[in-house]
Amino acid sequence: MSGYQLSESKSIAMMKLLALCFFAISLISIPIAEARIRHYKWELKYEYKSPDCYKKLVITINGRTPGPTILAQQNDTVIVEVKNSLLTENTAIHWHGIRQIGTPWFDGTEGVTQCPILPGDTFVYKFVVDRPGTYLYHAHYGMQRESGLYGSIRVALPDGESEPFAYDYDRSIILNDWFHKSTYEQAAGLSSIPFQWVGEPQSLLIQGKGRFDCSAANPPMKADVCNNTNPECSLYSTTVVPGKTYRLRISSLTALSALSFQIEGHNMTVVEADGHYVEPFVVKNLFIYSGETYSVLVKTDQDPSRNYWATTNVVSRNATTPPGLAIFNYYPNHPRRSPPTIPPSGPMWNDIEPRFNQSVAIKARRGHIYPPPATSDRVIVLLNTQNRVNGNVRWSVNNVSLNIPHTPYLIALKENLLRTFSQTPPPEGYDFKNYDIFPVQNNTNGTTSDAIYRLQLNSTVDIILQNANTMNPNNSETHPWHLHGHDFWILGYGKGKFDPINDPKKYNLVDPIMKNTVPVHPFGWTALRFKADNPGVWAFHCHIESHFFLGMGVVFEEGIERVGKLPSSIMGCGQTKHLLKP
Ligand SMILES: O=C1O[C@H]([C@@H](O)CO)C(O)=C1O
Repeated sequence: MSGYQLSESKSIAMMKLLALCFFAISLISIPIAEARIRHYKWELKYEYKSPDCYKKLVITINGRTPGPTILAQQNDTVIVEVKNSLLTENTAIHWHGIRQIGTPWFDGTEGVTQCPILPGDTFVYKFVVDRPGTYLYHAHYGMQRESGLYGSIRVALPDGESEPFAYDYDRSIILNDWFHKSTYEQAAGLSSIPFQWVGEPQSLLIQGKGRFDCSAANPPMKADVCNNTNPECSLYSTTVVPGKTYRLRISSLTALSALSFQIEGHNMTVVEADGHYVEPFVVKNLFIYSGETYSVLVKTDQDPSRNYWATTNVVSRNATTPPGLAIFNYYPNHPRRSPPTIPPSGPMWNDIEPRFNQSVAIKARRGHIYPPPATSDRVIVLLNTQNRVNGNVRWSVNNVSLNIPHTPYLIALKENLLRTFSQTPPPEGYDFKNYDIFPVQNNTNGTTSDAIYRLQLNSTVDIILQNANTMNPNNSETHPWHLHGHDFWILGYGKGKFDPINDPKKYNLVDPIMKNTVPVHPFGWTALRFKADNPGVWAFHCHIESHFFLGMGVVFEEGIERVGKLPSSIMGCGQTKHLLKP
């Protein structure tokens, strides 16, 4: 008998011991963290739908917009097979808030991390959801998101772990604005001379439902185009049981609008922002910007004999858009029964103060604080402006408007196709001494570039977003900036021009919240810090569809040499064609 073989009696004894161990473990029922695979098969199509009673072509996922909610647990692997059946349009899907650690090629950002998915093709995304929280997915190809290609991702804690707050029920609600013109018509207008602005949205949607008043349309619309009795556009209604606590995961994927959300007669306690626990605070109106997600706790403690309005209102722009309406339905009232009141009006659109105050109020929750590094290795100041470039209206940072090249950066950098984009680094700041952020500039002209910022792997980077006047007098807009591949600490917000000597002294280094999307308020600044610790190439851009389309973004590269072998599925466009072996 060799020394490696066990005698029969010994092996039986071992088996008995093993069985006993398993039995003991099952008795004490320690949860064994088991990461699962969540497999989704999606087909994207253009279909006629009437989300706000007006019939138009929208992009559906398996027949629906918003698409299905991805439900997963921390550390699960999500696999989404996307079949592009859009007939004549490319696509790509971004997993908003998922950092794609180790899989930068599945970030879904066309032109940055992948080639577009061609009509008729199926693309398989595969990534790990490594943190619990509320996230989103949406198209990241041109301005396609606003055609309706979006949905929620909800990542639960592993079995046996619990949140630092209690609730009875959990709901996801996506807020949106809605335009009747097609995405394509809008994009063509924005690229035209003279400039054709998209204007204000025709309606606001709550979980994919809204209400455009067909009778007010001028010229009048026929009933097969716009019909307010169409059941497809009956308002979203969410049924609640009196005396309970609801966790509402409120997120915004508006194309343009900043929103205020409220539930008539109910306070909301903010407990999560972009997947991070917030030191709880109470609001009546929740201000929310495109790309942000929040969890709020709502107690159903009001008169249970009636329903209540849930409303959204546009803030920060002087919009003509009517409020978004939904019904907060107290069981057992009928879910479609209109509340007996007129919907509450929203805050003043141009009152920056409460919005600024909410931003400042969001801090990391005690016991869940990840303090930032005390200092940074590099400070990049990004001046946000509207410019004219060769007769086109564009948005720029430091007077440079981003043009995304046809060869995605990730592939170009990894495969040494460096001639596909400019190697002249973009500016680290703007003419601080001479640039006045308050008036319209005498010379608003800017330039375009496809250059990117290359960051030292594992370095700490500060970003100062500096807002300014647009090309219209006395006008500065709110821009929600979204960073791919990372979360950042929000070190501070300020009014006016950022002072590089004194303002950093006021940074919150104690309990800053981490987020992936943050507003820069009109004529203000926002200071962020992040660690460039995720090898890949990552977009950082204004989440307003038309602004990013018009160049309002930058791209960061870090640790490209640490990126693993790229899957060939992301290739096939621009100079990557020759990389595909027959
Ligand atoms: O990019 C934009 O253009 C318009 C306006 O500035 C020009 O009509 C607007 O409100 C934007 O946000």
